[in-house]
Amino acid sequence: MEPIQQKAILVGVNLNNQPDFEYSMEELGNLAEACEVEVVGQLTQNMERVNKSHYIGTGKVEELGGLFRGLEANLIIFNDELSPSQLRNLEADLECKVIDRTILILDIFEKRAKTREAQLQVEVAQLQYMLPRLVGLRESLGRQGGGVGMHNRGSGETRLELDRRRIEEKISALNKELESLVFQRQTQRKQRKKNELPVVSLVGYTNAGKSTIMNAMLEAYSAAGPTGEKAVFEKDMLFATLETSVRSIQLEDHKSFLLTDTVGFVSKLPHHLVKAFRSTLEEVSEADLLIHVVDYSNPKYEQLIRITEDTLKDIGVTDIPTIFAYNKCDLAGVDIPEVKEKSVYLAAKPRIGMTELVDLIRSSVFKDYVTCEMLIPYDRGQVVSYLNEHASIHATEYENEGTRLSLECRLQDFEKYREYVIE
Ligand SMILES: Nc1nc2c(ncn2[C@@H]2O[C@H](COP(=O)(O)OP(=O)(O)OP(=O)(O)O)[C@@H](O)[C@H]2O)c(=O)[nH]1
Repeated sequence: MEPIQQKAILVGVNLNNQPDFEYSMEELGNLAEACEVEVVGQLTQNMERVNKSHYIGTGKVEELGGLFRGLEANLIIFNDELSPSQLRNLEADLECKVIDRTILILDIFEKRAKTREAQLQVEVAQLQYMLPRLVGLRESLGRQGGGVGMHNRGSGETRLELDRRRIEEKISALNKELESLVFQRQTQRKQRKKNELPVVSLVGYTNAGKSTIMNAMLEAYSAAGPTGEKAVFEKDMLFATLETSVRSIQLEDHKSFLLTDTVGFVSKLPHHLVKAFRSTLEEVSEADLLIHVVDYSNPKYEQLIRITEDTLKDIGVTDIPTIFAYNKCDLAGVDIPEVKEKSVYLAAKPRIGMTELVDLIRSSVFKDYVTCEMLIPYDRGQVVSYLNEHASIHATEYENEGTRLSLECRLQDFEKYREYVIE
């Protein structure tokens, strides 16, 4: 049987004239599209306070009903998370299926989750969202069939049969499994910290081009050679990346850093989801430098920057030095590459401006490098090999007492081999 095409009306409340309201409605449309829902209409209301029972005013509920019937829609999507009773009241009065922004995002995340950790994180967030809404969901399912939302899938339906206690037990079991995966990742992270390589994290609004920048860097500077490290997934869709990938980058002069790519942001990222993804997002909070990737071809790019900055604040990431990478400039009609203080204008897909980006990273994360000369006795050949691998060697001479290196190295290597330094 052909699946029923979902036709939705978007509903938004602009509370106290929010500057980003219009964009958040546009974004809701994109989220709906990502769930293969066709948007057929939109209704908005300016309010100072939301209506407790129906979220929108009673007159607007009537207007919405008229619009819904007139446009032959079969779904209503609210731009904010609704309370369980608001969902119930709206569905009862409008006699149709009502969902909110949260469930839409959870649905996309469910589709995109590839690793076990991401799948568990999404499932925990879904169950936590579902818990207080069990009664409403059951009623709504009794009335409607098919459509968007986890609770309409096969596995979702069986989940609905579980009572509150069993759901709670399930959440705690999933959290336990998650904890052990998180523990493994934290151990890996500690191990990486021991190597003391600086960590550079790509952050930004979903679809800005973070994965493309990572792949461009890997191509040019992968520590394992041009094809050594696995490319990350890049695609023109919202939330293509839900997991954190870490790759090591080694520049020509042997300076190395770790580059991480993580989940993209969107406005009003559901609270349960942020909580569930906290461990993934932790990677960002421990970075030495952030590269905030911006889709410069989007006319609303300033709003997207604000959304990303707000989300970073929400997850407790403040005070990390940041470089702005204004990406997709090939579509924006500006001259590239161009560098302005802590920003670079580039196009990662056609690989324009990558060197300029790397130079900015270099000047930010490799501040504690020391230029010096060392004289290393011939019986300490392993020190020479180590420095050849980890430092930038400017000149090598073989003298009677040993190998004389003129080099630039990390401060800790300078301290470690201080006895060989020629003042
Ligand atoms: N024209 C153009 N397209 C680009 C550029 N950089 C990235 N893209 C395209 O933009 C889309 C999204 O790129 P990704 O690298 O997957 O974006 P992302 O920020 O990792 O996305 P999420 O995983 O959703 O957070 C892909 O189709 C890329 O090919 C660019 O410089 N120019």
